[in-house]
Amino acid sequence: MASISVHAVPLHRPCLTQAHARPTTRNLRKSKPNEDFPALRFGGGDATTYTRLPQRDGFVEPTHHSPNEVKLSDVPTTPENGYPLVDDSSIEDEDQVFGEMPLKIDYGEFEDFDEDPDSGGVLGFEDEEVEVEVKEKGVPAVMRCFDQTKIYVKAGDGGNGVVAFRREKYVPLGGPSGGDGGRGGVFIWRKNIHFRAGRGSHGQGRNQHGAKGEDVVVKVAPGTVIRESAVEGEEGKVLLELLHPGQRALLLPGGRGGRGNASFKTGTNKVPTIAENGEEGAEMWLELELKLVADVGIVGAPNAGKSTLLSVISAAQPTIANYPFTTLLPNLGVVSFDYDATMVVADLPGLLEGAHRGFGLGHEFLRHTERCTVLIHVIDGSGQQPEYEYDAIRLELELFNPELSEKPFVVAYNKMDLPEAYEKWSSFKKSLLARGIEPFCMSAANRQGTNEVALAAFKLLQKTTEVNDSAEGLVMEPVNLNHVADLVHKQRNTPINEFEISCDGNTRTWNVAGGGIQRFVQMTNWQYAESMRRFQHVLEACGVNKSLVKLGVKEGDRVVVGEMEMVWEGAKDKA
Ligand SMILES: Nc1nc2c(ncn2[C@@H]2O[C@H](COP(=O)(O)OP(=O)(O)OP(=O)(O)O)[C@@H](O)[C@H]2O)c(=O)[nH]1
Ligand SMILES: [Mg+2]
Repeated sequence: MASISVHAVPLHRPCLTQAHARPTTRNLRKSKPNEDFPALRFGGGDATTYTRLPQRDGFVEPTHHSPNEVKLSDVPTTPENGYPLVDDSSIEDEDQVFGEMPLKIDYGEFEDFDEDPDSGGVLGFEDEEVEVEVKEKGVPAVMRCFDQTKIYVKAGDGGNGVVAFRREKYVPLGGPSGGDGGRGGVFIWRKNIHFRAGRGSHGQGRNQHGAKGEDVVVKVAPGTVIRESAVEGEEGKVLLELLHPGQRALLLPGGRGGRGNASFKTGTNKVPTIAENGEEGAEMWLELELKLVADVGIVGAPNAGKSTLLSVISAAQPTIANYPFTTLLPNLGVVSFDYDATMVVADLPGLLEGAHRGFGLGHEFLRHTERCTVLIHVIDGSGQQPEYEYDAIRLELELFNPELSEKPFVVAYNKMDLPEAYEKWSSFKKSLLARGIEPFCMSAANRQGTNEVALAAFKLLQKTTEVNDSAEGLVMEPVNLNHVADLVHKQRNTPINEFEISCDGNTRTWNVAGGGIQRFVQMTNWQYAESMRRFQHVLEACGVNKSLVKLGVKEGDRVVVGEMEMVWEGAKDKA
């Protein structure tokens, strides 16, 4: 028998698009060293960048050094605004200093798959044909990756047992020697979305058991959620979540090999002419969804400066532009602090009111925030009503999933370099302090105040992780990742005398349903005369006949057990 299992493999980055790794060693805090605020390092950062919509007419890219701008360095530190002064003038142009590193894209264990029109995409990369097709639909090239897919998995069928007898020169009446079926070779449809474990080989004479099949392992990225396929628009039940690299779960156990006639030898039947079919492997459609596994998620209204913040605190280079929904898919960046401390930060697309109902990019990215441990709320201080913007975002998160609003968060009031933002800062701060939240202010574009925001998020992350770790330590319960296989196994091993009978009065058809009895029918090899006798005996012994009689079966009625259809005979009726 061959089984299907899923295995989370470490990936370069969790989403399947280009990865930028651009190690630099800028120090953003040259002008104000502080023991409590270790400088950010930009080492070994992984980042994904996606695409941008075409620039809309009427939008003008602002220059950050217009005469109206107030530089943070011009703003005195007052007890009221509490804003730390950072002179950024000494920051060197990173491109000048470090130049471009060649792109190193590590696609890990992923293989090429075709897209299935019904599947909504597959986890992997498309081939040429699909690429052309999607381009025609006007989807930007960089969006052609999937983080949701539907796959079909089937465990291998067991091999059939055989009927054979020992015939050797000096052993004229040798006993039965039919071997049991076993597991067979692997077969994976690489260019498709079907994963099938190979069937076991059939048994052979001389008590040779069939070869067992190799297991099929479907490799997925950490952060993959595996669901039963949706039925009638309803989201399927979550079966598994593979969060950590190296986790492995057995999904579908392979079918048992059928027994050969040597296994049927008894004291009263020394020459059995019966053997079983191999058990069919279980099969199902699954939906895989890759959720981000970022430590920190940057959320906020469109155009608030989320991507700008990520580009400043990490080596990621997301597209930044002065129009809403520049970011369509999450960007990832690694923020490295001294003392070997790093965190993965995700810049998420802008949230709009109604996002929880799917408005804007809605569900598409709200689900990504579910995995982040800490959130950074970026507020556009130059907006009309920053407080309202803050409340609206919090409400959206809560409406989508109350757990999101319970995550620890940092509020970062952005665009302090603009007078309209600077003017509203103190009232914003006051209002949040009144609710017990201490907001930060920053000018992401000028790289001022961003270190403090990143560090606050990091400290919250550390605190939360410690609490979670100690809570997990108390429970100490190992997670059983094989529960799907266990369930399949349990269903298949239902006792043979546990069944349900239903009757279709119009066609006079009786259906006998039960895991054990159906499995028995499937494994019965009807080419042997003894099989029918054995089956009749089982129907009698496990109470099917008795129950049918009790329920009023009549001569000529049809009785269906699995794939076996029989006609009830009068003689049995009287019995
Ligand atoms: N003046 C000023 N402009 C900023 C600041 N931060 C970001 N911006 C500008 O605001 C605009 C939007 O910035 P993004 O970083 O793309 O904003 P976003 O939140 O990622 O936007 P979406 O991806 O569309 O949700 C860009 O033109 C940035 O240059 C800031 O601190 N000061
Ligand atoms: Mg953005």
